This record gives sequence, C-alpha cells and structure tokens, in this order.
Amino acid sequence: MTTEALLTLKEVTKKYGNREVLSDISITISQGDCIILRGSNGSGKSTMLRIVSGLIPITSGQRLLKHSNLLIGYTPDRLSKLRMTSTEYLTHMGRISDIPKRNLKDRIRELHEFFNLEQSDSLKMTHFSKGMLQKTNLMQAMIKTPDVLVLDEPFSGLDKESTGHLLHSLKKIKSQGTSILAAVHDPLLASQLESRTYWIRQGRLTKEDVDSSSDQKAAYFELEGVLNQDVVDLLPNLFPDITYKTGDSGYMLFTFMHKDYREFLPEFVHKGGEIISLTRKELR
Ligand SMILES: Nc1ncnc2c1ncn2[C@@H]1O[C@H](COP(=O)(O)OP(=O)(O)OP(=O)(O)O)[C@@H](O)[C@H]1O
Repeated sequence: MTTEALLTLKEVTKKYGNREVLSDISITISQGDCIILRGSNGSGKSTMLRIVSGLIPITSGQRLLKHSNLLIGYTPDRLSKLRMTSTEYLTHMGRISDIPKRNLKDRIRELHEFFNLEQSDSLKMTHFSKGMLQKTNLMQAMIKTPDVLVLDEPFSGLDKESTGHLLHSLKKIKSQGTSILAAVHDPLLASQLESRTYWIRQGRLTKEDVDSSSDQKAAYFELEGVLNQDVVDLLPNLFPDITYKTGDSGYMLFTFMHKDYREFLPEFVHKGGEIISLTRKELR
C-alpha cells in the first residue's frame, strides 16, 4: 500500500448464501479521491459501499485500512423520517460515537451551518423535505470528520435546487480533504464532482475509460423533444448514461454527455423522435 492509500479492497468476493454478488473486487481509495460507482439496479453497488464502510463482512479477499482509527462516514440511500429534530438525532448519533457532550453541541451547530440547514428546536424530521433529510443523513456521517465519506445515491429524489445545494456541499467536503466514494446514478452530477468512475457489471469492477480531452469531458447536451414512450423505456438499456425527465416546457428533456451524442442523436431521429431544441452546455 502506498503511504497515501487510506483503504484498499483486495480481490474481495461477497456471497449472499450461495449467490456471488461481487467477484474479485480490487480498488484503492486514497487521500483526496472522489470515486463514483455506477451499475444497474441490483448490480452490487450498495453491497460494495457497505463492505468499504465495514458494515458487512466479506466472503473472501482483504479489506485493508491505512490505520485502525481510520474514520469512515456512511450515508445509506435514505434516512427514515424520525419523530425528533435533527439536533436530537445528531446528539444521539454523536453519543454513540463517544463524542464528549460539549464538543458535540459545537459540532452539531457547525454541521448545520455547513449544510445551511436551520437548527430548529421544534421542527421534527417527520416534516423534513427530501433535501433536508438528505442533509441530515450526511450530517450523521460527518459527526466525526471522516477520512472517507461513503454515499449511497445521495442525489436520489432531490429536486434541482436541493441537488445544487448538495453538490456544492460535497465539493466543499472534498476540498477540505475528505475522500468520497459514492454511488451516483446521474453521470452529469458525477462529472461535476471531478471524479473517476467505476462500473460494477456481473459482479466485477471496471474503471471507466475517459476521453482525456478536457473539452469533451466538460461538455454535455440538453435535447428538448418528443419521443414515443415505448422507445423512452428502452433508453436505460441502450444509453445508460442518458437521463430524461419532463422539462419546464412540457417536452421531454434528455441530458447526455459528449461521448454519447454521435450515437444518440441519429438513434433518436431514427426511432421517430422530434427535436424541439438542442443546446450544448459546459460543466463549469
Ligand atoms: N442482505 C442481503 N441478502 C441477500 N441478498 C442480498 C442482500 N443485500 C442485497 N442482496 C442482493 O444482492 C444484489 C446486489 O444488491 P445491492 O443492493 O448491492 O445492489 P445495488 O447495485 O445497490 O442496487 P440498486 O441500484 O437497486 O440499489 C441484489 O440481487 C440483491 O437482491
């Protein structure tokens, strides 16, 4: 292991019963890394994140830490809406982590400030929005400043504004030196975190080849148009990196990276799609 490597999985295999979900997984997370994990539903992303976090045992292979005190913060894909305020919840989590009472109060205030979340004495998590809940989810993972922050679909279900806030927070966390490992479905969000991407397919982990041209890496496209729903339903299989939703104008809005446009555009037209507008955008 190099000096800066924080955590390494070496030839890790995970079985649930007789079923092998992960095979021969090797990866190193180093200081300052931001690693995105992708893969279809049920491919094993959550399993790998839980293994990295030390929450479930591996079947074979090795999980090596730089030192035994390495702090790993884990955020599950969602947090339950509990009948308590975020402060009460974090106080509870902090006590479990043995943080002295005085320091804990300061840390909880600091975290609310960091995530720009009002520290209310009365608003219970049952009344939180998805964005507020996700911020609380992150706060619990950061109650002690982690060396590695592990995130399971942190943007899932968030609206555009909350996504922007969270992205900003994650960039800040990263700039402060915490390494990040996250399962992120949306390639556009992933690329904004200036990360490297790994895919899990058939239980195996592969690193995504990235075109080193920064011009291409920084570009993405938004296509407003009309496309038959039967074809839309096929898109995740044909173009797993393309996301779509109904845009403000009522048309479908497809977002795709530069690498997909040469194949996606002819396919879109060929399958009867009608383009209303096409805009090239820059990530930064
Ligand atoms: N505790 C468990 N016991 C048995 N099988 C499990 C367990 N946890 C997960 N699995 C199975 O392992 C496979 C991988 O699940 P995992 O949740 O890791 O996938 P994922 O990539 O995170 O999926 P998704 O994107 O849908 O959340 C799935 O087939 C799942 O049913």
